[in-house]
Amino acid sequence: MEVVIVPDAKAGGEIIAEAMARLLRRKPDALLGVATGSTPLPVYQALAAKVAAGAVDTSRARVAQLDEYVGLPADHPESYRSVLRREVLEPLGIGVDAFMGPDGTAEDIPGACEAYDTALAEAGGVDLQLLGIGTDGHIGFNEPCSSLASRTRIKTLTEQTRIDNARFFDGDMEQVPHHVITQGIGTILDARHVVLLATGEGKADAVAASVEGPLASVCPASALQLHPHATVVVDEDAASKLKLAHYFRHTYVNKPEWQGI
Ligand SMILES: N[C@@H]1[C@@H](O)[C@H](O)[C@@H](COP(=O)(O)O)O[C@@H]1O
Repeated sequence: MEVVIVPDAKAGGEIIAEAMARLLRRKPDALLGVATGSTPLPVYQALAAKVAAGAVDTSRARVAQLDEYVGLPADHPESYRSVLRREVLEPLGIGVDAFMGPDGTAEDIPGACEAYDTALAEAGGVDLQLLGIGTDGHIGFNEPCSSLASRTRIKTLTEQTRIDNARFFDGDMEQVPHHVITQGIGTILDARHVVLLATGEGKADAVAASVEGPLASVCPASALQLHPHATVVVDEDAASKLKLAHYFRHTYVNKPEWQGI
């Protein structure tokens, strides 16, 4: 696992957007796995700026959704499908036909979950999966004690996650659905490159547990320790509880530029 400590969220966004741009130059129809939440926004902004500047072409890029609320109509402004259209597809000029995600409105939720895993595999798998992290260490919506081998499935949110996400629902946690569909941890680990971005002091404990703690389902993001190409990009605040911060800085500063992340 590589840990990159950056001064702020904007710098983190730039490094990850550059990794996506490099991938798209090498593989124009790459499948980008994208996450919702506030944290990844600087990545999408930096990538959109590269597209606008003609530094990368997204005309053949494909986008895959990480998770979704169950029961919100697809056109609800806070369904993750709507959020990703707004924050990723439109700014990057990617059409909805190049976008795939689980159907949170399906009557047969287990069937929709299985269908999504199949669709991801048939699409050739995710090339780069961007992740944020919950304050409890969740990735996607894999809450603590999710199976490290899990596939896409329905999960019940913890009260803390519903409180954290209430800000997108007029501050009213009662409006936050209890159930979600999320790519499983096993599904996420199938991606060829997994990149987790964490910013702010509120993520420092979760980052330290994920990177330096034991591999344990109680901290779902620790599963990244199993991945052969996992990159954790953190700002100074989110890195503040890492014991090996000095080593991580030293490694990154001395890395050849051509290698990227
Ligand atoms: N399902 C999403 C996660 O994918 C995201 O990582 C998390 C953190 O969001 P934020 O980046 O806003 O802190 O929120 C939600 O739970």
